[in-house]
Amino acid sequence: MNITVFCSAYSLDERYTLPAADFARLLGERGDTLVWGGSHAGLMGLLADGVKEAGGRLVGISVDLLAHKAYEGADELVSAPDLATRKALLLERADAVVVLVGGLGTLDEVTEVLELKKHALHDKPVVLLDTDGFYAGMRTQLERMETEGFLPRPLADLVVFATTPAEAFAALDQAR
Ligand SMILES: CC(C)=CCNc1ncnc2c1ncn2[C@@H]1O[C@H](COP(=O)(O)O)[C@@H](O)[C@H]1O
Repeated sequence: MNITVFCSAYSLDERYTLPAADFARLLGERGDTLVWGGSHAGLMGLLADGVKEAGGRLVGISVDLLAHKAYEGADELVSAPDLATRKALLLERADAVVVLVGGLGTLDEVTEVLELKKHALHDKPVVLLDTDGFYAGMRTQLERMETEGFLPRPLADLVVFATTPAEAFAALDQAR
């Protein structure tokens, strides 16, 4: 299974890196392929290292302006000419999308994937791995959108929240 993962490009506290490393190990052990932003920076690099170490495949979708941050040792590395093309490729190459903790880049990516799903332009499972309650605020916001009529379909059809890596994979397997 090709799993596109969005996550922070920064080095973070252990309460985020340990579950991310756990997620990477499980992904690799399952024999899945990690599709990601192709960077060696921060959590993105840690994730790629963990997947590789556990025997998974790596497909990096980088972007020309960040070529100097590209991960060495991916099985496949593509460089998109711009960020919009990169986002399209990250989704195109996915059987499913998992979102780990991240900043504005991650938020931009997940929002686009959910907006496209809202319009039925794809129907790929999207799982938000809510490590240490990081996405509690986003969940509250999305639930308010659902309750007050801002969404055309149930929130649960758009995104599933998981609290542990094992739960995230269980959600993906159930959605297949
Ligand atoms: C200086 C530095 C840390 C460089 C980061 N270099 C990067 N290389 C590849 N993809 C990236 C990079 N920064 C952001 N992204 C994209 O945006 C997301 C991370 O942004 P953020 O840290 O959440 O906001 C990732 O999922 C990735 O697809």
